[in-house]
Amino acid sequence: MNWKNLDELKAFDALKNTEPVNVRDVMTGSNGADRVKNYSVPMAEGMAYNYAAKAVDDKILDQLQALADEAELTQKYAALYNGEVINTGEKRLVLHHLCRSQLGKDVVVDGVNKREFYTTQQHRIAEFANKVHSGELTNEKGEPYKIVVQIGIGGSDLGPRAIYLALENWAKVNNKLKMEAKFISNVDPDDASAVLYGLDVEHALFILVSKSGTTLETLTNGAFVQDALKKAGLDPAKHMIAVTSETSPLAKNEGFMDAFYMDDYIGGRYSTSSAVGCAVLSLAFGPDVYADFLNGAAKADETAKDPDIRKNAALLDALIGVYERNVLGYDTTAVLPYSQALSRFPAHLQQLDMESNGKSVNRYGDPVNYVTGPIIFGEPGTNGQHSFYQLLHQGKTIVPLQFVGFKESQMGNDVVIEGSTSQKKLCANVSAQIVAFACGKDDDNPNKRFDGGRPSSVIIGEKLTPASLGTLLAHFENKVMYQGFTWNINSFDQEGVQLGKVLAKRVLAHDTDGALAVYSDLFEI
Ligand SMILES: O=P(O)(O)OC[C@H]1O[C@](O)(CO)[C@@H](O)[C@@H]1O
Repeated sequence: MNWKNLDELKAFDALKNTEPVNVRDVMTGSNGADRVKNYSVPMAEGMAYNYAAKAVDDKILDQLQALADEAELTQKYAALYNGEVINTGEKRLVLHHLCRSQLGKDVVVDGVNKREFYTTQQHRIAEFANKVHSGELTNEKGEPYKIVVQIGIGGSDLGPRAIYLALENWAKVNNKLKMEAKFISNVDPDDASAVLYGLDVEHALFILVSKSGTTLETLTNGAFVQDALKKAGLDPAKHMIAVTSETSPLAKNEGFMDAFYMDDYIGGRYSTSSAVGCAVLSLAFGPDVYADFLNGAAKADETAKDPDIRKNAALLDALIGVYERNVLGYDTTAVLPYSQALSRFPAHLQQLDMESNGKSVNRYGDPVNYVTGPIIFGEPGTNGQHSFYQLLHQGKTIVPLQFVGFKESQMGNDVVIEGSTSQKKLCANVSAQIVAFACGKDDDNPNKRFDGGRPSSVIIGEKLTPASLGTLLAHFENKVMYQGFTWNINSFDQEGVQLGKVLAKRVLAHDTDGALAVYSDLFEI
């Protein structure tokens, strides 16, 4: 396999020297209508990735295909799920795909078949959740647990929280909500206090989630909750379970009713498919719903194997992103789900993308001479329209946009006002925004002029369900992976978050000097 930097690839040179496409020109008129019909890749679960409003044409697509082939991107994906050491920084395998699929060979490490290991944990969690739901497992008084609270941060919070919120209302109307879930992540005492305030702790089950078992915020919040349980006269061990790695200090610890495991081959931001997401989501919705979610993800993993970029949405999305970043020079991407249920999905993608691809050295530790991961931000539409879209439409910075929208609402409750339902209004806004960004509008008054030429893609689905959500999550995971491969960086470590943690510990130990000492004084630490 060739692991070359992007600027060593011939196809990248060719791409840089190709006439760019003016989105406004190609999207205006009948040509635009044809593009919307033709520039679409089917995704799993009846979804589609439409890239008509991106700055690409058939010639650029051919060159992106040449880039994918020369960089051996799908071969690298196969190497990843077949158990090669892809995380070069930490010398680890990268196995989150094995949590949800039958891809590739069996990967055996130190005599452990990893697929079996992850599946066993899923079965253990399913059994545990079923016992909680049936009332076989109860609190000290023999009463059922009614609410589940996840304590974790970063990848041990964002993905599971985003997925829970995305399915909470779907579960309510489909009679699938077994237990309401809440989340504590920030070491700010107001976060834990707000969740605990008025909480029926007697009937609460807390999941302490930390792969390392050493994260300051999570251990602090765990102790905060244990303290609250003791003050309520309850035995913390009857109210807490752990999700961690088998080697962590939280494993085999008497302070917990039970413990479920993931391992070092599952990166935090990729851990929603592991025990990290499995526990809270199976308790909240039941193991069957979680299995549907994993199946949706597995289908996306399967389509991500296709070497043809016109059939592989994750690969194409990744390559268009690289083209925008390294040839067109755009440094940001906005994720704009037109679905209130996806309110925390952009926050999850922020970690997924920026923690994975915010790197300056290649997978061997040598500096790269080109830009890598973009800045990611986003908010659900239409709320974003009334907030930051002004800059997106008329600002001096061009921000590529990634829309997501569904034809049907999740809850099915709607009303016709002035001839249309709210869902139709929502979808009308996505269509309108894509065209407004692409085609713009001339006006004699410069203040009212829209230049257009602002690229976007849209993922369109029928309805946000557990399976389509799984597909969506895996799409972005695979996109980020493919971009990392193209940039020849290691998307699976995160050394950049360490320095701040080390300095914070020094502040707390009063081991400071220089600016750190003065800042500590300002906060009276
Ligand atoms: O699960 P843990 O080990 O507590 O780590 C939490 C998070 O901290 C990070 O290491 C970043 O600080 C993330 O990558 C990870 O998801």
